[in-house]
Amino acid sequence: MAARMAFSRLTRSLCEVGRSRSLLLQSARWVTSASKTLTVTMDDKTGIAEMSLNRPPVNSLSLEFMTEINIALEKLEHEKFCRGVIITSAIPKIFSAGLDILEMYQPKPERLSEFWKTLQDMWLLLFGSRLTTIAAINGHSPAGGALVAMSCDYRIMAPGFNIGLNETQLGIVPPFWFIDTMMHTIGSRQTELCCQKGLMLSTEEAARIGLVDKVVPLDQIASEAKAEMQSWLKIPVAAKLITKQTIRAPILEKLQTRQEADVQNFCNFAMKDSVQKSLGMYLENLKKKQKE
Ligand SMILES: CCCCCCCCCC/C=C/CC(=O)SCCNC(=O)CCNC(=O)[C@H](O)C(C)(C)COP(=O)(O)OP(=O)(O)OC[C@H]1O[C@@H](n2cnc3c(N)ncnc32)[C@H](O)[C@@H]1OP(=O)(O)O
Repeated sequence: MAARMAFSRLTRSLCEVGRSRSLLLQSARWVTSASKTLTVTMDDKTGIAEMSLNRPPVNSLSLEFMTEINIALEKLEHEKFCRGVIITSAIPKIFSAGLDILEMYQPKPERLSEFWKTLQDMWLLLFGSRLTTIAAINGHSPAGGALVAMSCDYRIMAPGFNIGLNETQLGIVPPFWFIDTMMHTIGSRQTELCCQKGLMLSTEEAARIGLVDKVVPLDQIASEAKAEMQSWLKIPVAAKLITKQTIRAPILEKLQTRQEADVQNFCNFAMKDSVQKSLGMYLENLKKKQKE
C-alpha cells in the first residue's frame, strides 16, 4: 500500500514536471511570491528556492501565515524547474516560535478547526514534498518551529539557539504526527525523553542526538545550506524521491487516514478548561518575561 502510494505520488510529480513554466519567470533569480510575511525566491540556474519567514515578532504560525506558506509550497511543488527549497527566517534570532498560541487561546471553534487543518496541510506538504528540503535554522525553534525543521530532509543550525517539542511544558500534548516526525528523525527513545520532558535542546545537544545534522556559524548558514543542497541535487532524482517516499509514506498515511478525527481531537482538547487555563498562564508568563 505504502509503496503503491509512493509510486503514484512519483508518477504525479513526474507529470507535473511536464507543465508549462511559470509566467513569473523573468530572470535567473526570481521572486515567486513576496508578501510582507513570506518571501520565496528561486534561482532558475540551480533550481534552488529559498523561503524566508518574516512574521514579526517571532514567526508564530497563525492561520493566515500557514495558508501563505502552503500556497507557496504547492507552487514550488508544481514548478518544474524547482528541485529544492531552503527554509529560513528573516527575523533575527528566531526561526519560528511555533504555533501562534493566540490561535488556540479562547478561540472561535470554526477558526480553530480551520487553523488545525491548515497546520496538517502544511506538514503533509512539507514532509511529503517531492523537493529536497533543507532547514537553515538561524534562530530558536520551539514546538511547531521544530516540526517545520524536522519535516525537512536536512537541518543546519547556528549555535546559541534552542530547538525541541516543548508542548508538555505548556500543559499540552504533542500530536501523534509531531511525535512521529521526531521519531523519524531521532528514534523513539530520544523522542520519548525529549517529548515527555518538553526539552528545548541547545544546538549542540540537538546535533549530538541527530535532531540537527550540521552546526555552522550564523554568518555561514545560508552558504552552507546552498552547498549542502547542491550535494543532494547530484543524486539521481527518481531514486532519491522513491527512497524518501518509501520511508515517509507510512508516516504520512497515518495522518491522511485520520485527518478529520485529528481535527476533532485537537479541538476538543484545546477547548478544555484546563488546557485554556494552561495556555492563558503560559501567555501571561511570556508577556511577564518581556517586562523583567
Ligand atoms: C487527545 C489529544 C489530541 C491532540 C492534542 C493536541 C494539543 C495541541 C498541541 C499543539 C501543539 C503545540 C505546538 C506549538 O507550537 S505551541 C507554541 C509553542 N511555542 C512556544 O512555547 C514558544 C514561546 N516563545 C518563546 O519561547 C519566545 O518567545 C522565543 C520564541 C524564544 C523568542 O523569545 P524573545 O525573547 O525574542 O521574544 P518574546 O519577548 O518572548 O516574545 C515576543 C512576543 O511574541 C509573543 N510570542 C512568543 N511566542 C509566541 C507564540 N508561539 N504564539 C504567540 N505569541 C508568541 C510574546 O508573547 C511576545 O508578545 P508581546 O510582544 O508581549 O505582545
